[in-house]
Amino acid sequence: MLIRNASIVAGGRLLRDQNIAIDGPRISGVGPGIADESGDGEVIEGRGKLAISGLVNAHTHLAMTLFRGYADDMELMPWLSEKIWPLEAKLTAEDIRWGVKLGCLEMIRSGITCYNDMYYFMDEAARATKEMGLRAVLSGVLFDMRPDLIEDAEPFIRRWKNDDLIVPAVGPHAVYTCSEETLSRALDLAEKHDVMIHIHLSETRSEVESFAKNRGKSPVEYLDSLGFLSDRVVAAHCVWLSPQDVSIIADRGVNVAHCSISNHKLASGIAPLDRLARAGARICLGTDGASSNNSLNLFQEMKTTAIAQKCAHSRPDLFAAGEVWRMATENAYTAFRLDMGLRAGAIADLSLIDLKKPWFCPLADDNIVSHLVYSAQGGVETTIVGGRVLMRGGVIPGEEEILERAQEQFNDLLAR
Ligand SMILES: CSC[C@H]1O[C@@H](n2cnc3c(O)ncnc32)[C@H](O)[C@@H]1O
Ligand SMILES: [Zn+2]
Repeated sequence: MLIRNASIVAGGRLLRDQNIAIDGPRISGVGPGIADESGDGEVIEGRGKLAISGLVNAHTHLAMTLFRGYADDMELMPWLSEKIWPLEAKLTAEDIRWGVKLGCLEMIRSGITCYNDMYYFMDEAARATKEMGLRAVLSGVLFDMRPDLIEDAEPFIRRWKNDDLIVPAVGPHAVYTCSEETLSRALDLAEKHDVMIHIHLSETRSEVESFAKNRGKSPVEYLDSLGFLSDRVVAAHCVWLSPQDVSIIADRGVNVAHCSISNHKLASGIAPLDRLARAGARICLGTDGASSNNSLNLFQEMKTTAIAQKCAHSRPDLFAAGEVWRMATENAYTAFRLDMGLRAGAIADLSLIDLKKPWFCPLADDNIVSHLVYSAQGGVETTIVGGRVLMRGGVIPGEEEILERAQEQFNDLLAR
C-alpha cells in the first residue's frame, strides 16, 4: 500500500509531500521519493491530508460505552455504588460485545489505534476488538470479591499471548478492592509472563485519606513496599499524590495514565502533572470509560489536560502543545512497548486527517501541533492498524449495524 503526497509532523513542524509505503503489517518507507516496492498495491491519495502515527488511549473500560449518559453529575463512589455496579451485576458477554464495538467505532473515528483496558468478559472484548481491527492491551479485572476472575487471570494470558493485535495484561482493580495477597499474585503473574499491570491508583481524596488512616501510608507507598511498582505498571488517575508519592512514581518508572476529563467530571480533582513531569515521570493520556467522560476522544483529552494544568497553576507556559502531543503518542509507545511512529520498520498504525477543515486554518509550517492539541475537532477520515484499513474516507464497514445493535443491547440491559 502507498499513501501518496501526505503531510506529516516532523520535529514539531509540517513536512509536506511525503509518501508512506506499507508492506504487510509494517511501514516500509517514509519520504518524498518512496514507492510501493510491490508496484501493485492500493494507493491512497494523501494530498491535503495529515498522516499521524496512531494515538494510544492509555486507560479505558470500553464496554462501558454502553453506559454513556446513564449516570452523570455524580462523585466516583456514589456513581459506582448507586448506578454503575447495579447495572454491571446484570452484564452479559453480549453487552460487552456491542459496548466494545461501539467504543471501537468512536476511537477509529478519532485516530486511536491502540487502547489499554481493564473490565469483565475480556475474551469477548478481545474477540470484538479483533473483529474491529484495533490493537489493545487487555486485562481481566481482579477483585478479592471475585475469586473466579483471579483464577482466570493466567489462563487469559495464555489464551492471548501470541495474538497479533491483543496483548494480555493483569488488572488488579485498586488497593481498596485487592488484598496484599491478590496484589502479590498479580505481580508474580506479570513477572512470570512478562506482561503489564494495569491498576487504578490514588484517584480520589477520600480513597487516599481513608487508606492512610487505616494503613499509615499512602497507596503509592504501600504498593512500593510490596515491590509492586516498576515500568510494567500503568497507574490510572494518580490525582492525590504527596511529594513522596511523586518521587516514587518517577523513580520506579511507573507509567501514569492521566484522565483529565473523567477526573474533572467526577470532581475527583486535578492531578499534579507539573510535579510528575518535573520529577521525570512518564505521563500518558486516557479517556477512562465513556460512562464518566462521556467521549473516547484523545483530542479533547489533550486540550483539557493542557488548559486545566495552565489554569490550576496560573502558568500558561506549562504543558505546551508539543509536550501534551507526546503524551498521547511517543510516551504511550514507550509505556506499552509499541514499535510505533511514522518511520520504516514501525508497525503500520496510523491515521489520515483532512486538513481542509476550519480548525486547521490558517495553517503554517510551525503551528500544526498547536492545531492538533488546541483546535482540532475531527477530520480523521482514514485509520489503519497493522496495515489493515479500518476506516477509508470516513466509512467504517458495518457501522450502521453496530449502532443499531448497541442501542438494542442497551435497551435490553435496562429491561433485564
Ligand atoms: C475497571 S473494571 C472494574 C470496575 O471498576 C469500575 N470503574 C470504572 N471506572 C472506575 C474508576 O474511575 N475508578 C474506579 N473504578 C472504576 C467499573 O465500573 C468496574 O466495576
Ligand atoms: Zn478507570
